[in-house]
Amino acid sequence: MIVLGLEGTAEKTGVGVIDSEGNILFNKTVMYKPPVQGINPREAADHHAETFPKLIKEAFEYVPKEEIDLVAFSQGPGLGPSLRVTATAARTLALSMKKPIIGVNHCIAHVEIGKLVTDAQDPLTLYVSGGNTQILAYVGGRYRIFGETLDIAIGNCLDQFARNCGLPHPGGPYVEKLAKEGSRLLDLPYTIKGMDITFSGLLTAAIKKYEQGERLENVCFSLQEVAFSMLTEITERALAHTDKGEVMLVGGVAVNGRLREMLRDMCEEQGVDFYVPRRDLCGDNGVMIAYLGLLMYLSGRRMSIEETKPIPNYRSDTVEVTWIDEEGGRKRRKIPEHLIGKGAEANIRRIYYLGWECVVKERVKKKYRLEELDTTIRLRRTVREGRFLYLIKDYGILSPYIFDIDKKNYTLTMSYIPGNLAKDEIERGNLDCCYNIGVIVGKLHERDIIHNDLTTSNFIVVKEGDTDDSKEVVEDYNGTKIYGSCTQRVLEDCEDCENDLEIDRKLLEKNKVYIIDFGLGKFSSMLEDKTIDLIVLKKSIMSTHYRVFEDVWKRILEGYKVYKEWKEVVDYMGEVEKRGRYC
Ligand SMILES: C[C@@H](O)[C@H](NC(=O)OP(=O)(O)OC[C@H]1O[C@@H](n2cnc3c(N)ncnc32)[C@H](O)[C@@H]1O)C(=O)O
Ligand SMILES: Nc1ncnc2c1ncn2[C@@H]1O[C@H](COP(=O)(O)OP(=O)(O)OP(=O)(O)O)[C@@H](O)[C@H]1O
Ligand SMILES: [Fe+2]
Repeated sequence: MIVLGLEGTAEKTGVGVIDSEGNILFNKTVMYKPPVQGINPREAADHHAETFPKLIKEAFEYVPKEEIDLVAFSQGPGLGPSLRVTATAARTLALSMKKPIIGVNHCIAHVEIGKLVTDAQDPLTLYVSGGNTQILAYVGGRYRIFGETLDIAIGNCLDQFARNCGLPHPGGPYVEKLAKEGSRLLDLPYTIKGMDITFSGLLTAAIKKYEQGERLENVCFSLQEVAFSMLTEITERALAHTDKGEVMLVGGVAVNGRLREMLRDMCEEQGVDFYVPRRDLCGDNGVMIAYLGLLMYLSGRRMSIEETKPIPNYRSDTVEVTWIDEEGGRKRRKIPEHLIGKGAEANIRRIYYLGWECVVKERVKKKYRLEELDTTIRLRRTVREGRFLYLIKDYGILSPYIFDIDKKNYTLTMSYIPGNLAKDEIERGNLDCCYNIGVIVGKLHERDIIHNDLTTSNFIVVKEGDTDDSKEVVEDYNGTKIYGSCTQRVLEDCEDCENDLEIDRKLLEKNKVYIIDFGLGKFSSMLEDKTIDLIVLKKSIMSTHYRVFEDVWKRILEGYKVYKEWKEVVDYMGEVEKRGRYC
C-alpha cells in the first residue's frame, strides 16, 4: 500500500509518500517566507494553494499517480486558513483519483514518524515546535498529555524573541547559532508548574535584557539554557510519573543541539534510552502525515468526506489510537534498590534520625543544567520546601515533620510517612482520599499558599493500621546501618484546629492524607496562581486517572470548597485553559 500525505497546518507546505514497509519514497517541504516578519495566516494559506499542486506533481515523478492507494492530510491543530486549503487540496486529490481520504492529528504524526525512524517502542515524547510544546505518552488507548505549555510554545518564544531583536524568521536556528558565542548566564525567570511550563514571562524578560544593552549572544545563550533546562526538567518529571523506559524528542525545535544534549544527559542519569529522529524528520513534513494515515487505515479507520473538516484546536488526547497494541512487557524506568523514591529532582532514602523513622530527600546535581543555575535551583527549593512543610502544620494540614535542612548538601530530613501514594490508592479504587486532597488544596489557597506541583504522586494516604512493617535495613543519620526491626514511633499530629471551616469530618477521617514536595511552592493571593495550581492538578489527573477522572475531580472539588473563594477559582479555570490553543 502507498500513501500520499499533505502537511499544511501553518507556514510549511509538505508532501510525502510512504509505503506500507515504511520506505520513504518522496518527502519535500517548502517554507513560506513572510516578507514582513511573522506569519500572516492568509498569506500562508495562499502559499499552500500555490505550492501543493507543484509538490504533488513533483511527487508523481517519483511515484506514479496510479500507485497511490490513500490520501492523508493534516486535519489539525493549526491555523484555520492553512488547514482549510490543505483539506480542500486533499479532498480534490482523493476524489479525482477515486481513492480514500484520511485526516490525521499533526502532533501524533510527529510522534509516530519518530518511532518509525528511531528504535523507540513506547517512549515518553517531548514534542517541541513553533505551535506546540507537549509531553505525550501512550497509556490505555490514547496519547495522554502529561505536560504542556500553559501559554506559548517554545518555538514561538524563540521566534518572537528573534523578531524583537531584528533576526529573521524562523528565529530558532539564529538563536542557537548566537548562543554558541555567548557564555554569561543572565538572570531570567525559570517557571515550571508541575509537569507544565510557561514561556511568556521568560520571553518578556529576555527581550528586556536585550533592550537594556546586554550582548545578544549572552541573551541567546541564557534564553536557551533556561528554556531548555525547564523543558528537560518537566520531561524528567513526567518520566518519574510514568516510569516509561524511553524518551523521544520530536518537532522543529528538536534539531537544536543543546536541547538534544540536555535530554541525552538527563536520560543517562535516569537510566532510560534516548531517541531523536534525523533532522529532516524533526520539523513539519508530508511523510509523517502519510505515515500516520497509513497506520490508521491499516488498523481499520475510514473517513467520509463529511468527516474531513479541519479541526484547528485538535487535541492529541482526543484521538482514539487504534494502531498500537496494548502496553505491557515494555521497558520501564527502574529505581535503584537503595532508594525508596527517585523523583525528577531528588533521591529519597530512609534513615533513622535520633531514633525516628525518617527519609532524607537529597536534591541531586543535574548534569544537564549549568552548574550555577543548578545550585541556585537546588538551594532555593530545599529551603523553600523545608519552610512550607513546617509552616502548613499550623494550618492543620498533615505533612512530614522537618528534622533538618542541610543547605550545603541540599538535603531535607523529614519524618517517614508510612502509607501509599494517592496515585496508587486511586488506581486501586480508593476514591475517598480525593475529598481530603481537595480539602488540603483549599486550606493552602485560603492561606495564599500555592503548591505549584499538585499531582497525586505528592499526596500520601495513610489508612488506619498503616504502620510501617517493612522492617527493612535502614541507616541512621551518620551512616551506621541498623538491622532488623525496630519500634515504629509515630509523631502524633495535632488535631485540626480550624473548627470554623465547613468540613465533612467523617469523610476526612476515613483516610489521613499527607502532602509532600513543596519545592515549587510560593505565596500568592492572585486568582491566576490559584487557578493554575488547580489546573495543573486537574491535568495530571486527566492523564493519570483517565478511567475515573470525572469522579475523582468531582470529589476533589467537593473538598476544595473549604476555601471561601473556591467558586471564583473554578469559574476562572475555563478561561485559563483556553490559552495557548489554536482557535
Ligand atoms: C502545528 C504545526 O504547524 C506546528 N509546526 C511547526 O511549528 O513547525 P516545525 O517545523 O515543527 O517547527 C518550527 C519551529 O522550530 C524552530 N527551530 C528550527 N530550528 C531550530 C533550532 N536550530 N533551534 C531551535 N529552534 C528551532 C523554529 O524556530 C520554529 O519555531 C507544530 O508542530 O506545532
Ligand atoms: N516523608 C515521606 N515519607 C514517605 N515517603 C516519601 C516521603 N517523601 C517522599 N516520599 C516518597 O518519595 C517520592 C518522591 O518524593 P518527592 O515528590 O518529594 O520527590 P521529587 O524528586 O521532588 O519528586 P517530583 O518528581 O515530583 O519532583 C514520593 O512520591 C514518595 O513516594
Ligand atoms: Fe509540527
